[in-house]
Amino acid sequence: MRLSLVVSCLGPGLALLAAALWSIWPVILRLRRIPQVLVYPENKDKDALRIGILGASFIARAAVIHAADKRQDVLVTAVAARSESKAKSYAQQHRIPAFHGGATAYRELLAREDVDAVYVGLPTALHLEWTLAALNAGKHVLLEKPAVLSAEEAHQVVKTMRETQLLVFEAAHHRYHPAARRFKQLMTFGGDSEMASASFDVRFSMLDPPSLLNSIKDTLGLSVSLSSEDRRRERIKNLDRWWYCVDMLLWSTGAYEAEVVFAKEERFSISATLKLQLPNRSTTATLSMARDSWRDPFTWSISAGNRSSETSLRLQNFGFPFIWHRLDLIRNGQQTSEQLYGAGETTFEHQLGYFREAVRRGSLDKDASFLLTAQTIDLILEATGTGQFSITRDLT
Ligand SMILES: NC(=O)C1=CN([C@@H]2O[C@H](COP(=O)(O)OP(=O)(O)OC[C@H]3O[C@@H](n4cnc5c(N)ncnc54)[C@H](OP(=O)(O)O)[C@@H]3O)[C@@H](O)[C@H]2O)C=CC1
Ligand SMILES: O=C1OC[C@@H](O)[C@H](O)[C@H]1O
Repeated sequence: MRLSLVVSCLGPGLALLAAALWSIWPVILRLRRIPQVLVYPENKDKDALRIGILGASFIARAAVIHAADKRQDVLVTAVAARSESKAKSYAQQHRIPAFHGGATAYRELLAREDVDAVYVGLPTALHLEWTLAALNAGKHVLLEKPAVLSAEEAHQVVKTMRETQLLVFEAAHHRYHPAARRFKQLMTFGGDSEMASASFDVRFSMLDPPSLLNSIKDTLGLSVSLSSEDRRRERIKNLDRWWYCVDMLLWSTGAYEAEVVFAKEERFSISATLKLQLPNRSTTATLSMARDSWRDPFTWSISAGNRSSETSLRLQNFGFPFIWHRLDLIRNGQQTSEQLYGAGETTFEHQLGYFREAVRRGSLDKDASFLLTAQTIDLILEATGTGQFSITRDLT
């Protein structure tokens, strides 16, 4: 009896294991191809951009430290953390020459002369305070996404950028990968004729256990009560997910205006429809995230389609394309696929190169696109009742 139980479990178990290996194998292969060639500090350019890091965070490793290690023209000179021991061990571990720890550490880092630019990879609620402090201390800023919590905060950042003539560069890392750039380029192929009236679909869904639990309770008719702290966290989480959808859409279509015509929240999954004003056209896009769905555990895609000319374009995994991505183009019924890994560089490595270049050029306005993104997300959050104003309304 026991043996038959083991045998009957073994088959499905092995099948599951094989399926898991099958799906992670391409990811392992790809990660192995990310080159690890380091440029030692003594070999960096004399005028390399000197970056100071606020917060000994996990994300700073990928976004700045490992990316700078591979570049000739960027150098990490200092790190600051709220605890002395953490600052010290982080600096030692990553060969960062200077560190500051304790309550005044962030301010001390901003006062350093060997820091040209600051990386703000703090929780989003602290971005405004430390970005303004960095600008006022005379530093350019590489600011983690989402740059700000609201359009109101975005306005304050833009105002201080203009006053100080310093750059704030939102870390929209996906934009700088060749796959995203190719998507944007293909959007304009054939002039305006084919993609002029395309409509868009952008999705970022990720299985989210707390949301899933709440949605199960909701389905069972059990009341789901969220404390005000839960709601605050939920709003930041939603903001984060919307940010990827909205940013990719606005950037890749070159939109300079976005009107939210409809947004609704269905239990814990959310969708929104945007009407975009583009340079030569007006189009609509549907954005969605399904955080509580087993059927759609992970999707990070943008699609553009024109039914009348049977043309469509789709980029899968635009968020972390260096791990895996796929760009499909269907034209006159014919499908072609592209994968653009280059030498395997991460989105963060590409981004750091663009940041370096933006500082060199002193380009300010072009990179303040976070204002439109923040305004658009505000509208969606407001319409779904998760924004500042706790009302649910259909904006049609
Ligand atoms: N581009 C990407 O792929 C990703 C980007 N992000 C973005 O990075 C930013 C940081 O994200 P997240 O992972 O949530 O941040 P963490 O919780 O990891 O915090 C980052 C750092 O902030 C510092 N910090 C300062 N004050 C506080 C505080 N009151 N509470 C907590 N930490 C504090 C801490 O540094 P210390 O104690 O050393 O001073 C900490 O290491 C967000 O804007 C997020 O959206 C996040 C993940 C991935
Ligand atoms: O930037 C991010 O990328 C990965 C996601 O898991 C995370 O929510 C987000 O902050």
